[in-house]
Amino acid sequence: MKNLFLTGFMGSGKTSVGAALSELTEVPVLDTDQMIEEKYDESIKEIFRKYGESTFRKYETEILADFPHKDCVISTGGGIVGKRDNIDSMKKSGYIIYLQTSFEEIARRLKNDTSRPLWNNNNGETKTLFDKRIKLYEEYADISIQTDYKSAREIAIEILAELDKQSLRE
Ligand SMILES: Nc1ncnc2c1ncn2[C@@H]1O[C@H](COP(=O)(O)OP(=O)(O)O)[C@@H](O)[C@H]1O
Ligand SMILES: O=C(O)C1=C[C@@H](OP(=O)(O)O)[C@@H](O)[C@H](O)C1
Ligand SMILES: [Mg+2]
Repeated sequence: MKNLFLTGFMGSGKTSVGAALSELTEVPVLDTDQMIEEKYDESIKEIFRKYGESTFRKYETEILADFPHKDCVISTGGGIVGKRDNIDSMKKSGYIIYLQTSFEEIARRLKNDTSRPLWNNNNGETKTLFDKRIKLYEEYADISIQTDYKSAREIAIEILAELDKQSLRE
């Protein structure tokens, strides 16, 4: 099986669905945010605060470049689609799966979240970022799955069914 890269806005469930997919298939799961935190031994929040977003984006691109892992599910960060190099790296070793989630559902899920520097429930800028990003997720996705009102496990099962339907799980 090729790698499966999960994309979507913050709170669309990439980390949760990655874990559910791994549980169902016994394929290893990686998370680019966790890989960065382990490599630099700092939280995403700290990296943003100390070195700024551009340094974090550099780390993300480095993690994906010449991606050494095969046969994995990879949960990415919501901003991964912002650079063409990241898309090219992902397409080279796998398929891109877009977890489509409404802004209202995301706002419910992240109501009390303080771990995401770019998430702010009461800030119109976050909605503007959402509107800009969804065009990119749609453009680059090999598969899109609607996630509102479904559990992570249900979404994972739907992804596997769609991969089978398109004969992408060889
Ligand atoms: N399908 C879902 N239904 C309800 N809540 C969810 C679902 N998927 C994730 N969540 C919750 O939303 C929050 C963000 O999920 P997470 O998997 O970290 O998303 P992402 O990695 O895309 O930012 C977490 O609190 C998680 O428990
Ligand atoms: O959308 C973004 O720009 C970001 C999303 C986060 O990951 P999740 O999408 O897993 O929340 C994390 O990479 C960082 O806070 C930036
Ligand atoms: Mg995540």
